[in-house]
Amino acid sequence: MRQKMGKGHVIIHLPIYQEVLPHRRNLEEPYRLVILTGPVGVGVNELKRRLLLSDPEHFSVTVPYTTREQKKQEREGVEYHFVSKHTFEKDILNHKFLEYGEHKGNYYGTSLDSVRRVIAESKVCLLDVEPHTIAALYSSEFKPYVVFVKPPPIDRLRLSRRKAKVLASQNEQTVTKIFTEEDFQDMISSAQAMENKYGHLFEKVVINDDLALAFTELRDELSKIETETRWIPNTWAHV
Ligand SMILES: Nc1ncnc2c1ncn2[C@@H]1O[C@H](COP(=O)(O)OP(=O)(O)OP(=O)(O)O)[C@@H](O)[C@H]1O
Repeated sequence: MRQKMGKGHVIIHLPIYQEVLPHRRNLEEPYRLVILTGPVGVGVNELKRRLLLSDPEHFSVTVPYTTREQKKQEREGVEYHFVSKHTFEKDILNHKFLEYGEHKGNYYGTSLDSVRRVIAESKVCLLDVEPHTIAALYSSEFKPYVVFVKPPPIDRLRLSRRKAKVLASQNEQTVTKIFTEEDFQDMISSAQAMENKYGHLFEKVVINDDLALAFTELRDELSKIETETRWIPNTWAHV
């Protein structure tokens, strides 16, 4: 599950109306950054995990930084970059993090550089951030393609998540979240608030009702944006 993160960047306000230009990616151009966002528990991680599994050579994710102790089986730069508290706090002050947070006395954070590293490997970087972080990435360097993962209406939400719980209980290895009625209501009201405030930045809305269908829709759309002409803000045309 995602944890609540602090904000690593200064506040940038984006205009609601912008002039746009058609854009098609040249073969030598880096892939657009794919931002996945949505209310807590809607399924952002699940969709990201499925995309990664579907084509690990093509999709990748950033390696987070942490101050927690490295476990025996973990390798530096694979699961995490392990840094001291002093270094982490210095990096916060230097605005190195897009998002950071504290969990059980340790810091965790995603740096802007780690996004750049994935893109430099000629892979599609899948980044899961809160909507207020989009502004820090809204530039010609990243040309973010922002996907909002939205919950379906509450009756469908109850049904789809209940079905997942039953399926998971037949497979001991799957860890499935047990949602309460309050979780569903929070998810829907939070999605509404996000759409009201940031809807103008969402280029694609995927309703996560049936997981397999939501995944296929997202995968097909991500494949299309690599070759098709899309509208981008005209400010992104100039580097
Ligand atoms: N369409 C769906 N149908 C049934 N279960 C789903 C669906 N989408 C996600 N889930 C399940 O819901 C739970 C929460 O999903 P996930 O962890 O991906 O959410 P998230 O948006 O990343 O939330 P968090 O921010 O809390 O991590 C998981 O157990 C996942 O398998």
